[in-house]
Amino acid sequence: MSVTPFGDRLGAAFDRFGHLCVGIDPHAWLLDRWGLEDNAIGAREFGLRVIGAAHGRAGIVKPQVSFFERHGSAGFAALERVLAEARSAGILTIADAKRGDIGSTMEAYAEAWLRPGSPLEADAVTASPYLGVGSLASSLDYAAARGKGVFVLAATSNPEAARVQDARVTATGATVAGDVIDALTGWNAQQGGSRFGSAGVVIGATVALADFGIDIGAEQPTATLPVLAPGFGHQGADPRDTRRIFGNLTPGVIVSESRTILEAGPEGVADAIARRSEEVESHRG
Ligand SMILES: O=C(O)c1cc(=O)[nH]c(=O)n1[C@@H]1O[C@H](COP(=O)(O)O)[C@@H](O)[C@H]1O
Repeated sequence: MSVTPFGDRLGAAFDRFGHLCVGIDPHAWLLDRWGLEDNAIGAREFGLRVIGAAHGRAGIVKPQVSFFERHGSAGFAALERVLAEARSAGILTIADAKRGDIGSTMEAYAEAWLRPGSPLEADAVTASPYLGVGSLASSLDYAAARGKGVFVLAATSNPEAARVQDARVTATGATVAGDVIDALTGWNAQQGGSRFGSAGVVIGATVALADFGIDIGAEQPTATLPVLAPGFGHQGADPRDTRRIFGNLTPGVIVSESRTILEAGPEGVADAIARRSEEVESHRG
């Protein structure tokens, strides 16, 4: 049976709803602000209401797994419900699980998050390359065969990251971040065909890409690299600067925001999503 590549589904979501991704991060203080208990039921209700608000306004959501995991097995059941709700609303889900391990274990993680019919099935998952980008090959292949995506951490938004991510790879002289970007660009090129690749990278919007030796003016390959870009809002970046920050990577950028949208509360969240999406689209250039 042929599957629609994740890159094609991402492109369709961009065309229909724009590039905003709504983070689903049920922090304890946000649950309190939403009048919900800090437990698995609270996290589930929170997630379901965010999906309801995103429906028709945004095409992508990113549940942060940790905020469900902290409630144990009931928290995972809550996340399963939220993922299923997003799927039936036709909203793409990126499970922000940041998994990273040896290849054989990575395949099991891919099965958990990307297997059609898995209780935790999402459309894409975040992965960490610090056991070597090559250790993710099995999950990239697993994802591609099922029309799913993987976003690999390249240059993350947190200030502590640079010490690791701007280090130079002995074999090539590229920075670690640049090496990850090159690896994923190459992997997409090998798959061929689509407007957007099915494998992407995570680049924080707070990052000065030139410091990582990344040329944002470089011509992009045919299959544009999807870039999951957190760091907007609370972490300081402004969606109006997307083109300046990402340059030629901009067509593949997913503008991800959690707290600045979620703090609008249950009554204000739908408007906050609509406003942010409009702002993102009018400034992408
Ligand atoms: O992979 C991520 O989404 C991620 C990568 C990164 O470099 N920085 C980063 O903040 N994130 C996630 O993006 C979200 C940011 O949340 P806000 O700062 O509230 O918008 C959190 O869920 C983080 O775990």
